Amino acid sequence: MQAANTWEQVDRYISEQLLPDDAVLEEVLAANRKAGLPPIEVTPNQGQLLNLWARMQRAERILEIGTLGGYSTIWLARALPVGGRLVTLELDPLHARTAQHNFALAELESKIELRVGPALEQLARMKEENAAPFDLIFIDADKPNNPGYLQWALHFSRPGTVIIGDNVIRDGEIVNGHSTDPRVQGVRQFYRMLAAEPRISATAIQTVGSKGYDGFMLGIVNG
Ligand SMILES: C[S@@+](CC[C@H](N)C(=O)[O-])C[C@H]1O[C@@H](n2cnc3c(N)ncnc32)[C@H](O)[C@@H]1O
Ligand SMILES: [Mg+2]
Repeated sequence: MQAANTWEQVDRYISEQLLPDDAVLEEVLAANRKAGLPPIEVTPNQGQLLNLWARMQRAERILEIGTLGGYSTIWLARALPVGGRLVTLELDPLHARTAQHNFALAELESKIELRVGPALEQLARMKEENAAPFDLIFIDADKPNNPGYLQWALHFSRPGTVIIGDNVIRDGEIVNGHSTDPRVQGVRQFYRMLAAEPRISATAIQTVGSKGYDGFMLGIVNG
């Protein structure tokens, strides 16, 4: 296996080659570090991948579960057309405050609705409010709750909705059925549910990079 610093260098190379310099996103990351948020955002090239997926999907309504400082949110919201909307859910008030500041910085406040509180409660509230289905749903919060988030993602889907799950490889621990890590167990249950769910066609891709060895789940709700 190549050393992790090769992964980092290659990530930097990809970003330098393919991603335009972006003072706003750099400022967002700096604001996250200044506020003391953990450095667990998607990488820049993964952020661009989320943006490309949203554009391929022509998404007009996006749901994100797990905002942190809004770094992935901004990549996704930038893919929205005029009148498009993104709802993002975050438990931690400090993360939420930082994200709201970052949305202003990115001039995206009018497109983003940030809801603060446990995501499962917010999702239940959104059901009561009769929230419309989403075109793309990005699940990236507390992994033990992934099974619940998948059920809600299905509730807020229509045929053709794209569902993406982050961090589904976890340094390869995902193959360890005896893991005592509730995040690993949550993601393993997520796989089992996907396997048993005829309404979704899904796959997962392993990734290496500056944030280590991990991966994405990508699925589509069948028509
Ligand atoms: C991995 S971070 C999100 C990273 C972000 N999507 C990005 O790539 O920039 C996970 C976030 O989920 C939040 N979180 C944890 N448990 C939660 C819950 N029960 N409801 C909502 N958010 C939660 C954490 O506070 C954290 O900010
Ligand atoms: Mg993640």
